[in-house]
This record gives sequence, C-alpha cells and structure tokens, in this order.
Amino acid sequence: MGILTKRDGHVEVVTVDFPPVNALPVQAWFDLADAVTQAGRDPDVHVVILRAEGRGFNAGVDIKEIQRSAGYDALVGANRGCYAAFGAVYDCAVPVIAAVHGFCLGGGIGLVGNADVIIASEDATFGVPEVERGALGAATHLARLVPQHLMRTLYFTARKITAAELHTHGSVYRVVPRADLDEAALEVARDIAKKDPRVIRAAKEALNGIDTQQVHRSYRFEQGFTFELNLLGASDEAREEFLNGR
Ligand SMILES: C/C=C/C(=O)SCCNC(=O)CCNC(=O)[C@H](O)C(C)(C)COP(=O)(O)OP(=O)(O)OC[C@H]1O[C@@H](n2cnc3c(N)ncnc32)[C@H](O)[C@@H]1OP(=O)(O)O
Repeated sequence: MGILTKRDGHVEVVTVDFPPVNALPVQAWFDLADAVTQAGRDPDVHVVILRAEGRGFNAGVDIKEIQRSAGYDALVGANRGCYAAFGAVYDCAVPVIAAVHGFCLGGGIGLVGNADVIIASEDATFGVPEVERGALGAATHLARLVPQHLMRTLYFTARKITAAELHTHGSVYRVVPRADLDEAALEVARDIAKKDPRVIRAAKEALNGIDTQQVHRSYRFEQGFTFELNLLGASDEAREEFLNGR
C-alpha cells in the first residue's frame, strides 16, 4: 500500500495503491508528486508510467479524511496536494504515460489530463463529479481530454465518459483489454525510452513551453471557488451527503 516505484530498464513505473478505491489522503498526493518529480530528476529515467492497483485508477481526494478532520487543514492539504501532484505530472522532466483502468474521478482527471500519453483499459471510465461534492477543480484537466462543450456538459452533469469515447477525441491513445494494459503502456514507454533522452527531455520542455493553456494558474483559479463554496457551507453539505449515501 502507498506510492510504489519500480524500475523497468529506463522506465520508472509509479504505482498508486490505496485500497479500497485509491481515494488519496493528503500525504499521498504529496508522495505521488515527489515520486514523479524524483523520477524525472534521475538521468537514467527516460519515461514514467503512472498506474494503479485495485478496483480503479483513482477516486479523487479522500473525502472521509476531510470530514473527520477538525478545521480546514485537510481541505487545504488536499487542495495543495492535488496541485502538487497534478503539477508534478505536467512538469516532470520526462514524458509521463498514464495507464488507466476502472474509475478515474476528480483528482484522477487532474493526473491524467496533465499526462503526456494516456492508455486505458476497456473498463475505464472518466469523470469529474466535483459539482456533486461541492468542490471545483479539474475542469482545467478535463478540458485537455475533450472539446469545450463536451467538457462543460460532463462538468455540469457529473456524467462519466468511457475510454472508447475519449479515444474518439484523440486524448486516449489506445484502449486495450484490462489484462493487456500494463504491457500496452510499457510498449509506448519503451518506444520513447529508445530515443536520445537529451532530445526527449528537451521536447517535453518545449511542448510545455508552447502549451496554450497555463495549467497551474488555471487550476489554481478553479481552487479559489472551492474555498468559497467551503466558506458558504455548500461543500460540507455535499461531502456529508456523499458519506451518508444520499
Ligand atoms: C481536485 C479533486 C477533487 C476530487 O477528487 S473530489 C472527489 C471526487 N471523487 C468522488 O467523488 C468519488 C466518489 N466515489 C465513487 O463514485 C465510488 O465510490 C467509486 C466509483 C469510486 C467506487 O464505487 P464502488 O466500487 O461501488 O465502491 P463504493 O462502495 O462506492 O466505495 C467503496 C468505499 O470507498 C469509499 N469511497 C469512495 N470514494 C471515496 C472518496 N473519494 N473518499 C473517501 N472514501 C471514498 C466509500 O465510501 C466506500 O466506503 P465504505 O466501504 O466504508 O462504505
């Protein structure tokens, strides 16, 4: 359990393992950020794969941790941890390949939307249920996966979209059977790892440099509304509703 790392040649495989659903507590977001950043700093690493164990890739922030914590430390921590983890994927000095299975929700979209390549299994679904949780955020990242009006529709309705649908939009590169997911991600990773790492690192920096979307500022802007909704009490009500099963 935890954020685990394993080297496969020049590929660093970062695995998220927080049963039962990979809803990450505050510390795990920071640990994930550290693992991805450290991997990029290692000159022997040419590419990173981000994957998960268990029922789904990611269920977002640990809502229970926020609700059982007094004050706002866990809420602020979750927001700062997500900012750090999403940013680490984007800023990683080498390409990050997300290998997604099962559900990918909320914070999971933040990770995947900032990744360089997305491979998904046939069972994968993606969604941002923030409006039902009294939070805002990850629209920045969902907007990287689908066109604007679909992003808005998904955001306002909290509906999910399948890996196959994302493939039609070009954001998911390949959709494969669940049993083939790791190998499919490794196949792309090895292809990248074969190239001159000096060129690949320069290419990552160049692609970030010409990106029209300022992902860090954009997400930080969204987070401001999460804090407003918390001050209004709307967020607390939404989280209690989720935990009480309504
Ligand atoms: C910027 C980022 C923002 C965010 O990330 S906001 C949070 C966004 N995430 C969500 O809203 C996810 C909500 N969860 C779900 O939709 C479902 O769950 C799943 C699809 C992930 C899994 O569904 P199923 O397989 O039917 O399992 P289950 O019985 O619903 O959940 C198993 C246990 O996991 C707990 N759990 C699920 N999600 C979270 C979470 N995000 N934070 C804390 N706990 C969570 C449940 O409550 C339950 O627990 P118990 O076994 O004690 O009843």
